[in-house]
Amino acid sequence: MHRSIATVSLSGTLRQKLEAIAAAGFDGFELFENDFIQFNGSAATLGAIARDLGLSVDLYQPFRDFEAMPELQFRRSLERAERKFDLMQAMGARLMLCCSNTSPMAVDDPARAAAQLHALAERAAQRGLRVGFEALAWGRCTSRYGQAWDIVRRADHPNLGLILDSFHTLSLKDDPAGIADIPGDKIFFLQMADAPLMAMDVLQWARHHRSFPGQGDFDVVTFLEKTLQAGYTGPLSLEIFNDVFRETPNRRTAVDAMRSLLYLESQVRERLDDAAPRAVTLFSPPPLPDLSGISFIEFAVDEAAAASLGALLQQLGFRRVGQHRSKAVVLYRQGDVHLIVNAQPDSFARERFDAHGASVCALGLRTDDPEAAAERAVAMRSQPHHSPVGPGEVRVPAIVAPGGNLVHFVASALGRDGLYAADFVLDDDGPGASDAGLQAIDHVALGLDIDQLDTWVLFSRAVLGLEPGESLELADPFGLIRSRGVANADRSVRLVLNVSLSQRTRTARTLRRSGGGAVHHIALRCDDIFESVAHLRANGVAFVPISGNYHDDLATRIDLDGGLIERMRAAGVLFDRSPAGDYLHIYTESFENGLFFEVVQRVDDYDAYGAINAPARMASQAQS
Ligand SMILES: O=C(O)c1ccc(O)c(O)c1
Ligand SMILES: [Mg+2]
Repeated sequence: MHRSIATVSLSGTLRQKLEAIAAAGFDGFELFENDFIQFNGSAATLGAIARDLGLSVDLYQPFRDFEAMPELQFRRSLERAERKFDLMQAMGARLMLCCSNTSPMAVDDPARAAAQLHALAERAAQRGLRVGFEALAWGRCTSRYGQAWDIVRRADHPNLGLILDSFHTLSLKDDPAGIADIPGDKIFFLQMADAPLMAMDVLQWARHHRSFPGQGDFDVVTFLEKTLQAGYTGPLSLEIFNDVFRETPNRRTAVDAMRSLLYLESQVRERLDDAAPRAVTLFSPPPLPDLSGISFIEFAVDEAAAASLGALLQQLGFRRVGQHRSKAVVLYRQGDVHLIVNAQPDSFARERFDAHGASVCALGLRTDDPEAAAERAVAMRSQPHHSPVGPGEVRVPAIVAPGGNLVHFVASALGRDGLYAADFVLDDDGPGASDAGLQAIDHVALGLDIDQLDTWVLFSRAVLGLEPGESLELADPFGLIRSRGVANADRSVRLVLNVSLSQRTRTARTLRRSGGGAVHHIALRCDDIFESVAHLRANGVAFVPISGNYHDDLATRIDLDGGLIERMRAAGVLFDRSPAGDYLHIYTESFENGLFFEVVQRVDDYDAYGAINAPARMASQAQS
């Protein structure tokens, strides 16, 4: 499909926006009028810049408050339109977006609206231009695509068509099914936007909280599917008003934008696969990886941090089971948890250490077909990362995740030792006395900058096949944290994406100190948390203390055995219950750079992360 994006979706000056749009591989753009009004150049200059960048000016927008007006205003607006048509011709734009009238002067008279739009289309036709009519969700008389189509049909002018915008339809919970019955050649343009579900005024929602397809909660896949079923063959465009995108570096936003369109196309393609041949070609990447677990977590350290992290890991019950044959890299193991501590100078890990301090620099994800997983990621606009592979070493395809850490895809067929046997001298004599019964990596929690959350949600879905859960807001004593889990279908890979909305929370301070998005804690799963905690305390692990008031309150909220509450109180364990099951958990004090561990026990099918208890942790950390 011809891929396009509205200039309002990106930060920067108009020229910078267009450069970012071109660099991300778009075919064209929608020119948002304000961007042109503020542009220090003529329409012809803009047209030349677009041509030089290989971009078409697909749409000039918006033209406001036109239809269904009293005669005097209508005549004036026709003159206003002529001036815009002059600009469009000078810059090479062929289509103007006219959005439904929001003026109090508009009259609820579809026949008048149709007649006036007919007149506008006739003026446009004289110059070889076209006009598309879009229903704004807050339009005074026309708010739904069905109403807009009725007016376009009545106007019956070849140069007048309909413009669809998924936001307006889906925000009003209007049914997109009827789109499939509109003649495809009367749909002149398609704007796609997603958004999180929010109970707020629709205009505020539309102007501040739209997001790229795949980042929000709307069924954008069905919307595009219906539009293609109508026979639409025009541009697939993004029109995203978003407060965060206005400040995010535009190159990053443009890559997310392209990824969102590719992902959307691929989802619709999967749905339509058996249907009749289509007039448009939809992007078809390798399939999503079938992930089956987090195979390892790698830390970037220097020699000093390697020693202190190593000591902490041993307290946590890990054994040092491998030394790399040629590098300053050590492997730690407990249960099925593998932690790699990388202190190799002149390595990717050392670059990350130099930039961020002791931190997680890579995740290994287990999958049947690592090459296909990496190809999928690259098709979805992730950067591949090629590490040097020594003789006899296993090649592990890797990609760069948002924020710069690596994701490695590890073949499931390698088994427990296969990956390490080639590179490490292994010396595993089985669980020792310090083993704390930690079995698996339950989840990895990331602390992200505000402008990385949507990026991570889309990356998780489009590249890794992890679907987001509920978005929650957690109270730190110094501000709110927004938290959202993403997980694969069998829950063997879970990440938690945390963003601080305040600059003063511990999460925000840790982020600033470490200079960017990073892993902020690692949750390890056990079968008996009381036994594990007793073991860990005996090993010398320090846990975040939890107020006795917490356990007093717990007894009032949840009908629990008194003995269990006392065990939790004594151990410092937190508790959450959902209809599916229970969650018991505890947090360690932090290591360098704010990084800490969580020990968790899931009972039955509990499917979340104990977010209700995060405020107790954050308050306790603030008091220590
Ligand atoms: O918010 C607006 O005014 C506006 C303008 C043009 C559009 O295409 C749109 O969806 C919204
Ligand atoms: Mg729109």
